[in-house]
Amino acid sequence: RLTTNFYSKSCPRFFDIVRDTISNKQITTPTTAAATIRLFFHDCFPNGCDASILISSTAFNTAERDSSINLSLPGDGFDVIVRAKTAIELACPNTVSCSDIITVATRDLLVTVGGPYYDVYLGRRDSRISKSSLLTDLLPLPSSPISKTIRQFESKGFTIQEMVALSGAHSIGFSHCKEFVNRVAGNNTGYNPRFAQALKQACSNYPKDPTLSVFNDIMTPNRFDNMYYQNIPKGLGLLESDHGLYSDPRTRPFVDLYARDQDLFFKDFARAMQKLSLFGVKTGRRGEIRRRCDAIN
Ligand code: HEM
Ligand SMILES: [Ca+2]
Repeated sequence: RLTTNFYSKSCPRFFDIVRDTISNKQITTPTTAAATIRLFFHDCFPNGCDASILISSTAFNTAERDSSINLSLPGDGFDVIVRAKTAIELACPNTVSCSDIITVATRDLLVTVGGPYYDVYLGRRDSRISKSSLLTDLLPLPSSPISKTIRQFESKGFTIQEMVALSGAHSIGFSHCKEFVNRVAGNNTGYNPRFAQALKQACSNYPKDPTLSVFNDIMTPNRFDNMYYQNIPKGLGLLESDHGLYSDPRTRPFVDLYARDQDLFFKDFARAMQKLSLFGVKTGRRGEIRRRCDAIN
């Protein structure tokens, strides 16, 4: 059973240490918040919040972080967790799991970019396995039909409304050209024509420069707000999966709802993030307190 005060005796400075670490990192590297929120999603959604995403590959094992869908996860998300872990191990050795650190760091970084606060439950333990081969088809792709993405969320107990709310994380951060550039051409793509033109322009050199990327939310790229939902009906969503939320009658009403009501979006996003943070959690002997976040003990 997870509790909000899990470390209050064993590591009383836990919350302070995470908060200090993430603020320092976010000030020097403002891409950290989006990087970490995506890292959290990619850790939790396939097989539970157990820090399996942080494990490095070895000669004998290709870990989750080296599967193709995770190669674009920015190093700054990993780095902020390693920094927090290092500071926490000095204060309270062998006590705090890496999965609890990701959970709290994600919540705190969300707040620093203007997003909602929610209580986090603690006491997760870290996985002892991380295998790229077990990830196949468990994370959504921008090119997936929306019905498939809905099925992926429903199979993990998330409603369509929760899926639309969680997609609001694309209010911040960026996407590499290869994730959308082939979709902006042609008719009936959902893109505003001038936006499509600008995207083609911005990505014109991407085969030579694969690092080229574009903000997910062109209006308020660094601020967590409901602009993502206001963009989509105007054809200003970046990924095909963002537009997809508006072309399906099951998801469209929630896009309109959140575009009108930021308070409701914040409330639903906070609740869905808390639910995601509890998904597939391991406790007791099903997990361990890793000494280093990138390796099994
Ligand atoms: C619903 C299906 C989803 C699809 C198809 C999808 C796909 C993607 C893709 C392709 C990128 C660009 C990655 C890159 O080029 O570096 C991205 C970025 C991002 N995604 Fe999603 N995503 C989905 C849902 C989510 C959810 C539920 C969250 C979190 C709750 C999330 C958080 C993020 C964030 C924060 C970024 C920006 C990362 C950065 O700036 O480093 N996404 N997503
Ligand atoms: Ca925004």
